[in-house]
Amino acid sequence: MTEQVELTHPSKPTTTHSSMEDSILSSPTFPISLKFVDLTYKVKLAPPHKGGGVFRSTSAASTAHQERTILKNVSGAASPGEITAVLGPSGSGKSTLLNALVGRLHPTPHASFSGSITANDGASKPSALRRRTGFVAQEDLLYPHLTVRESLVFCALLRLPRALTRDAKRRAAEAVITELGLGKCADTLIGSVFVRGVSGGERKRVSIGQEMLVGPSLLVLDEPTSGLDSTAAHRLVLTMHGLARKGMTVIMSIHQPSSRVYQMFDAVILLSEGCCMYCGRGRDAMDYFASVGFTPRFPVNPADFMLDLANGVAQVDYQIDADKSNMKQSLVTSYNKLLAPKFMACISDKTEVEDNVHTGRQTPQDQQDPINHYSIRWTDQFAILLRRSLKERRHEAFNYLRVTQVMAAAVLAGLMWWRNDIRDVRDRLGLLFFFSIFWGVFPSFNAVFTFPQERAILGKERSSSMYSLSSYYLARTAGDLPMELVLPTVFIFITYWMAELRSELEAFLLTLLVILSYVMVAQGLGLTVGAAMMDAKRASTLVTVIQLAFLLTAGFYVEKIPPCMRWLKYTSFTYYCFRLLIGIQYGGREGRFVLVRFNHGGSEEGEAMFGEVEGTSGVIVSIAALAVMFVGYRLLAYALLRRLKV
Ligand SMILES: Nc1ncnc2c1ncn2[C@@H]1O[C@H](COP(=O)(O)OP(=O)(O)OP(=O)(O)O)[C@@H](O)[C@H]1O
Repeated sequence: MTEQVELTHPSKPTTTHSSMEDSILSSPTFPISLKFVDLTYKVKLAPPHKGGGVFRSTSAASTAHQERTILKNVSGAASPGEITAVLGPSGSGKSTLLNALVGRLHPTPHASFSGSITANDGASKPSALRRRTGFVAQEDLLYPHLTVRESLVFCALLRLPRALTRDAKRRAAEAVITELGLGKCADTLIGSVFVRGVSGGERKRVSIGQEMLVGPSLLVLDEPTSGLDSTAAHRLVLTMHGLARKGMTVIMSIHQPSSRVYQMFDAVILLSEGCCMYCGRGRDAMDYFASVGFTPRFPVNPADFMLDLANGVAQVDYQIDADKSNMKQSLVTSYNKLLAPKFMACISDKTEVEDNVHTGRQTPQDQQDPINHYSIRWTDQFAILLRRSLKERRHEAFNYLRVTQVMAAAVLAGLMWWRNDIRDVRDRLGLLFFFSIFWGVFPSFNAVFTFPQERAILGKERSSSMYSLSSYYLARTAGDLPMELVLPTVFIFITYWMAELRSELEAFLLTLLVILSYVMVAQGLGLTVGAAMMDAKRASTLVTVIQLAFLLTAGFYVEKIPPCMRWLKYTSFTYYCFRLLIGIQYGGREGRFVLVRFNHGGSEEGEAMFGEVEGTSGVIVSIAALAVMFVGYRLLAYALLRRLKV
């Protein structure tokens, strides 16, 4: 799809924004020179299945050891004011290298990571680097129901320093919209597979804009041009080129740059199966490959030529004076013998020169703005995240399908239990139990998807130190409440009066209160299971099993529960809710009389249950149990989220 955009040339100063926003989009105050030496990343592979391995290893040796080397002694450097491009075929380790550079690669029991990464010759702490690094991942992680403008404004409100006013932050977002040529689609939804939204290129620019907002010193982009046509790709790299020329250090991986895009790369790193084949100035690459015996007979796009070499493909129009049978190995050996030592010597020399320019010492602004702190106060984080959550979920909250589902259930139940007589105890208990089933299952199922769906975005935003987990958690769960509470209120209102349950206002309000509290407890269960599994499918399966156990032990279906299973009912919030609802209907004099008659000759279990309901202590126990579960589930969900590495 052709990108219909008008990009202002990035290096051309915009006249519309104030000096504050201008400074956000102009030269970084803290230039970063990055060096990385001998980065090696190895992963242990799961043993292959009998009858055919799942993983194919790149070498026989690594198969034997069930270990795969993804990066092998990769070294390089990236300087302010330049674009460093990481080239290589698919699977050559580009994304892994970029993840390593932004500190997202950690040693684990299944993976080892070694080598050194230093910023400004070691003068900048990793934490300082993190705050000044913008990382645009290959996959765009954005909220689909927010517009382009909302996505950037919320990001600005959360990420820009508290010293800026809200208006200044909004203007900064507008400046980014202008800079990235997003004006025409500023009020269009981001969209997703299920929601129509902006184009892939526009979405990518929103992701880049979110990073540009904070004026990072180091901007790392993983395949920013994938899925774009060559014109759009060229425009995007041109924008990056402009940012680099303002003093930013830009590193990007790219699959297949056109020759005019290649011209904009100051430095190039070529990877093949995790090994470096070239590292140096972009314009010197062809001369280097000629010097080691690889020359094209006709002028070609240097990037195409290098990708052919990295793939080990010798085209007929290439003149090859080296060992053709093992091109890749020969190129890696040449790099290690010729280029790597020169490059290592060069980066240490360059550092001494550069250090005179960028000392790497912390600036006064740095010291005022400690890196580990969030940009804004907790209360502001909460308020902004709550607003964002409500906006993001507005479509879902009043999704007509959901509303129809609830209304249909309410009317159907109202008709089924139309003008139910208080003396039809079995029927009335059936209706109360139906309330408990419906309002137990519905919210817990909706809540199960919350955290698994947001895990990736949460990870991205938290790793950019945008907000604390507690503010996100409270805002996210509070954002669900309107939908979670409005629908049951309407439901109860319809069904209660159609079924003619106890007509005192107090009884109605108490029923509503019990159901709303119960909904929040059930929502807590869904959140907890979702946070524990972080996988929507597995979490919804587990919630089904738990809900089934809770419903079966709530006392409606089975009265004589075997003693060994009886404990289960005390863990069931459905049991407590059901008891409270019965208490409201049959708690008064008349109700007790009806119940006693109903239970005359009834089972021991049934007597015991209704006996408990009638007493004040039973009510208190039920309320206390629901309160404990409400707090307990939410604390547990929070603790489970904390254990995630974000
Ligand atoms: N944790 C892991 N376990 C097993 N294999 C891995 C792991 N991480 C990466 N790989 C493998 O390492 C190789 C390099 O992956 P990487 O994503 O860095 O490649 P890439 O060059 O970015 O590819 P593309 O251009 O297709 O995105 C791939 O073959 C990938 O499957």
